Amino acid sequence: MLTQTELKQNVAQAAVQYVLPFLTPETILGVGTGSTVDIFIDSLAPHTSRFRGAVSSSERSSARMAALGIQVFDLNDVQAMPFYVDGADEIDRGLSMIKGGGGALTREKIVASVADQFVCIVDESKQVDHLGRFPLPVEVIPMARESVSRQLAQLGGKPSLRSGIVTDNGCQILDVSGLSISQPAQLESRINNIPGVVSCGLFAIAGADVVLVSTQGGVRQLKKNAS
Ligand SMILES: O=C[C@H](O)[C@H](O)[C@H](O)COP(=O)(O)O
Repeated sequence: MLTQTELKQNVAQAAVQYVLPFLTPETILGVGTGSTVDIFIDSLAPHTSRFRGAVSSSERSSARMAALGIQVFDLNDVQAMPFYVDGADEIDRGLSMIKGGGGALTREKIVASVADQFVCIVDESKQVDHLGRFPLPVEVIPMARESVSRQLAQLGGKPSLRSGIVTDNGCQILDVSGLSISQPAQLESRINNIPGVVSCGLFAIAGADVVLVSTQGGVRQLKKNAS
């Protein structure tokens, strides 16, 4: 029986093998945030001669990449990326995700929007039939914390301030439990439109293009619209 760490190691290595054939000395990769991505960064580091560098979705990943010799670029200096590789807290069959357990959701959504392909790397515990058991992270401008909370409550959610956390953008996170997420893209749009919301952790309007799922039987690859 593989442990969750071993499952993460397997999917991180599979992601490296997935991107490796496409890398050129000019390639810049998009790199996400989290414990699975940490292992992906470690697995990517021996291949630094095969690509130019990466754009990161967090100070945490930037520091890890810099320490391992991966050149980190500012997104403003990059026009295209073939891949954005990141984990997820939940992913459904339509490849919509909940992200932001590590608080990096806004930068993740920004960097992912520039990449051609979102490659989601998860272990099988993250696969769900319906999103929403994992509380939905919503990044908010601090002065709007209470007004946004009231509007989220009107949507049926129970917002809870993530204590002791200031995001890389100087904002706060509300973790919203109890939401019924039957239409993820519509809910994403609705929450994004609440004044004071920086972004919400639903990645459904633009979900993953490919998901690599680490299981006890190996790493499986699922593609958007493949079934
Ligand atoms: O903000 C964090 C990200 O959305 C992560 O991708 C997500 O929380 C999954 O992280 P982990 O790989 O540690 O489960």
